[in-house]
Formats: sequence, structure tokens, C-alpha cells
Amino acid sequence: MATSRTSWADVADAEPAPPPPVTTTAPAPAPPPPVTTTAPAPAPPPPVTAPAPAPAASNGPARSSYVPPHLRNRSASSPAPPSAAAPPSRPAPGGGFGGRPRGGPRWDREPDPFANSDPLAPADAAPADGATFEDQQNTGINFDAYEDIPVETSGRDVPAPVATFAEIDLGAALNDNIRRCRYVRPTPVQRHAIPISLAGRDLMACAQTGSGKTAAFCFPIISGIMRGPPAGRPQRGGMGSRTAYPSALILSPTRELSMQIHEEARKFSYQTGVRVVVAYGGAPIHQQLRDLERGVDILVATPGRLVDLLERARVSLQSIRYLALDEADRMLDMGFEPQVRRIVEQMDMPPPGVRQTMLFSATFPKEIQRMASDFLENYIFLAVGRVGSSTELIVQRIEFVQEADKRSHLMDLLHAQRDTGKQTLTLVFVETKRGADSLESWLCMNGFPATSIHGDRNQQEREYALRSFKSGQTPILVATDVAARGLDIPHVAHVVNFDLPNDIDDYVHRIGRTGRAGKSGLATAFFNDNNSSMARSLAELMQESNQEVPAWLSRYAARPSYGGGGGRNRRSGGGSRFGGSDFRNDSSSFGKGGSRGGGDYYGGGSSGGYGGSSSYGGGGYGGAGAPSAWD
Ligand SMILES: Nc1ncnc2c1ncn2[C@@H]1O[C@H](COP(=O)(O)OP(=O)(O)OP(=O)(O)O)[C@@H](O)[C@H]1O
Repeated sequence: MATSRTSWADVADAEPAPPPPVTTTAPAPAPPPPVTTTAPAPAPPPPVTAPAPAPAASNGPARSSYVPPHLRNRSASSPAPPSAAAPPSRPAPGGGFGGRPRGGPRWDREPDPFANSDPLAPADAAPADGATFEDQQNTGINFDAYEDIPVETSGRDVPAPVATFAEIDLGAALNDNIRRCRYVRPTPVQRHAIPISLAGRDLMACAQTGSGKTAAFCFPIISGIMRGPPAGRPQRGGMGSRTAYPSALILSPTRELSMQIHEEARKFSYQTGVRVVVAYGGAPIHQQLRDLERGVDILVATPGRLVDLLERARVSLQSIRYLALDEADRMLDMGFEPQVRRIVEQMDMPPPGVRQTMLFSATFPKEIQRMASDFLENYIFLAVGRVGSSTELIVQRIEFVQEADKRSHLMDLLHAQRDTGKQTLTLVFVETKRGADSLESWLCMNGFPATSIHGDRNQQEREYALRSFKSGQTPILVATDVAARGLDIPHVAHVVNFDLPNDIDDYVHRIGRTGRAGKSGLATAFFNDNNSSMARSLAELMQESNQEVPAWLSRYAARPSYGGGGGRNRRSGGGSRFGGSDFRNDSSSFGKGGSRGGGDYYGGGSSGGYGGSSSYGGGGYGGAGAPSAWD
């Protein structure tokens, strides 16, 4: 691996009114015998000093406009903006549309994704009462929080981790963007995952919420596309074809998460010539089709909308070199698995071994690992922190609250928070869509500015709610599990599980909306007899995360009938600490296609507990007649 000693990371720290509401079947190669190594986190790089902020490339919010394919090859007539003085390692990725030759640099027309650090907030959005959140960027990150985190890798010939971005040859343009993002050093998952992916290896990676997994899969993809396709790859399509041929596909379970990944990927790929397009349900397809027609290298999509595009022959997957599944365990659970298998195995995507596949999540039940291995070849399993565990940065409190008392209890919490005088955001999770509406109204009636997000709200309302929450205009967001995964909202200081989920992994993702990127957070859960099946898994999780377990919860957990019998709330990392986490290390687990019904997690069967929760966009996915939030 080449190294670049000129990177910013060697020397530096860093720079720098919402709208009205309104077919190829993959062979299943035998898994390699895993080799397990438990690696200490690499030594932290020496402290660095801050350079003068690099000018955020300020070619303004130029309108993106269609570049005719025949013009894409011309060399840039206008000089590159100052921060892009060094040309990208590969100046001409991008087309993908109609299989025409990929064009030349297009950054003279590229809107600046750094112009507005909050992807969903309008530039002029401000927190309530005119207060401003201190800093929306990634400064003040407590990296020490990650230094002694245990890391496990298993698989053959695991590439060595890196300690700095400078050790990785990601390309000058991408390095510029890393600096603009104020990422000074890689997080632990990035230290391990990026070299693995750059070496061309398939990867199943499990790392705690808020630990930087998005960049961990985006950087290698962008860097790989910048370097260009492998020699001899046939050009697809013909003149006049309206089919888009992305080189990379990133799938995620919710619209909002896809939007967020798109915004992140646009920042990372700014002025690299790599073009990122997003496609998700609930939004007009015509705009997305137009975006695809302008060319796409990386397509970020929700499965439902992608299937639609594939059926219309507006997207072909035959040029896919990189496939990433974010929230991979969710993507492969009962609700999504058929759609995802269709996309990955029954369309025209190259098989494992030809494409490179990366699966990421904070939780990875072994049952799902087993299924996921169908998509991978000779892969490396990476666990940063314990699989399915929550970060110790989040203080977890469990309070015994009867159903009838929940509202007044919530009110007490909110009053206490208000009394601190700090401008923070509170995310309140409830079980049902109706429950979300009703709690939102009640909070508003009682003087607490709240909004809600769930699967019965239309996309415009969902986006508005999220914007309003992020900006601090409505600092309380009542949500179903549609907001449980992946969303990276700065300043969420408190997550309240007003209704506990039925699945411990959902709890891990929910509380992970706070305590992100090395910052601390608070999570309070209301527990009563209705949640007794969660007692043991909650107590175990809290113990693993060094939290104080209330005596009454330990007593609940000790009762055999209360969560003691296994079922889906067994801890998903289960087994011995590190070593039990890669399912290939379980002697009974070899043989990819092994019995899915024999799983040791989630009730021991593919129908043993996934997907049935009414909280997922209401009525669950697959629930008859209920609109799914997961498309
Ligand atoms: N190297 C880095 N330095 C500083 N900040 C970083 C770095 N990498 C990522 N971040 C920031 O950390 C935050 C969390 O990252 P990200 O959303 O990718 O987490 P995640 O692991 O995908 O979380 P989740 O499991 O909840 O999806 C983001 O705000 C991101 O910009």
C-alpha cells in the first residue's frame, strides 16, 4: 500500500426558514476457515496542531446542470478552485449514464456540499430563541474514548490497521475532503476497515453506533472509483440508452438514512469527479430519474425504490464493483431479505468475488451473519467493541414506570432538562404511529415544542419534522423505530425509550442516536411488566457497558420466565467475549446455507422474532395494508 506523507493528517488539526409543513445467482463458495486475531487498537498518532483552515471551496451553490455526455470528456476550461489545486488521482470517473465514456472534471458545476453542514436544514435555520448550537462540525471529539476499545478480526490474511489517514493512499482530492470534514484521525472502525476494503477484501464489520462506519465504507468506494475500473471491463449500454450503470451501490433501510448517506458521500466525493445519486421511496421518482440521467458512480438507495428503478430498466447493476449494506442486519432480516436478495442475487449484479461487498452494522446477530455470508467471499469479520454492545459513552438509566404514569414522568424529565438551561435535543421513542401522534399533541399542549416522525407521515412531513428537530426549532422529536438506525443528529443529548422495543438490538440502535463520535449522551428507558421479556438482555447490556444495573432489574432478569429463556432477546454478541462473535468460529456454523432454523439467536428460526414489531413504520414491513416506512 502506498503511503502519502504529505497528508494534512500528519500536521494538522483542522480548518474550518424551513419549508411549510405540508440475474445472476451467486454461487455459495465454502467459507474459509477463519483465523481469529484479537488486535489491540493501534497506538494513537502523536498530537497534532491545527493548520489554518483550508478555504472551504466556495464556488457557491452553483446549480447542478446536465452535462451532455459528449462534453464530459473535455478538459476543464475553468481553473480548479484553490483547494482543488491538486488534481484527483483519477480525473475522470463519473458517467455511468448510457455506458458512455466517463467524462472529465465536473467540479466547476458541482454545488458545494460543505456550504451547509446540516443536510436537512436550510441555510438560515437557527435553533429556537435565536440560540445557536456551538458547532455543527466534528471538533471536540473525544478520541480518547476509543483508544482502548478492543478489536477483533477474523478471516485469512487480514491487512494491518493504520493509525492515521496519512498512512492510506486515498487520493489527494479525497484527503482534501476528509480535512474539510474535520476528520483529524480515523476512528477505530475506520483504522481497520479502510485498509481491509482498499485491499479489495469483502468485509462484515460490526462497530458501535456513532463510531464512523459511514466513512469506513464510503472512503474505499470513492477511492476505488477514482482509481478507475479494472482494465478490460466492457462498457455497457449504448448511445441513447437511458439506463444508468453505477459502479457502487449503497443500500440502507430508511429514506432518511439514505439521504444522510448521500449527503455524507457527496462531501467525501466533492471535486473528485465521483458522482453520487440517491433514490428513495416517498419522493417523486422523476427528479431521481433526471439525477440518474446526469450520470452516477455511487447509487445510494432504499430497496423498494431501487427495485422500481430496476424494473423500469432505468438502472442496471451489471457494472457494480462495490456493494455496501448499511445497517446490514436490518437489511437481511425478515422484512427486507427477499427484496435485498432479489437486488443482489437475481438481477444483473456481478457475483461475490467479482464485486466487492461490505456489510456494516452496530449489531450482527449470528443468524443474520449466516445469511449475510451468502453475499460475501473470503471475507474478513471485524468487530470493534463487542458485537451488539452499546458504547460506554451513553449513560443508561432504566426507570420503573407504570403505563399510566409515563406521560407525567416524561414531563418531569423534560422539566429537569429545561431547568439546566442548555439547548439540547431529546428524542423520544414510542411503539406505535398512533402513540407518536398522540404524545406529540400532548407535549405541544403542555408547552413543549415537539414534532414526530413515523411511517404514516408523508415524506415531506417526515423531512420537515427532522429539519425542525435538528435545527432546534422543535427540540423534542417523538419517533417510532423509523428513526432508530443510522441517523446522525448533532446535539441529541437525551434519548427516552418511552416504550421499550421488543428487541434488544433495536434498543442498542435507538440509544445510539446520542453519545456519538466520542461525545457523551444520556438514555432513559421506562420499564414495567409489559417489558419483562427484555429484563435479562437489558441487564446484560448495561453490565457490558459498565452501567449501573438497578437491583429491581437484576431481580426481574433472574426470574426464568422474564427474559431468561433465550428467545430473540438473547444478546446478539452472545457467547464468550470476542471469539464468539464471528459465526464462522462456532464449530456448528460452517457451511453457508446451514440451517437457518438452528440459530442460537432470535428464537432459533428465521421467523423467530424479526420483523414483526408494529413499530417499524407501523404494522411492520409486510404487514398487510400498512404503509412501510422502510422503503
Ligand atoms: N474520523 C473521524 N473524525 C471525526 N469525526 C468523525 C470521523 N468519522 C466519522 N465522524 C463523525 O462521527 C459521526 C458518526 O458517524 P457515522 O454516522 O458514520 O456513525 P455510524 O457508526 O454509522 O453510526 P450508526 O451505527 O448509528 O449508523 C458523524 O457525525 C461523522 O461525521
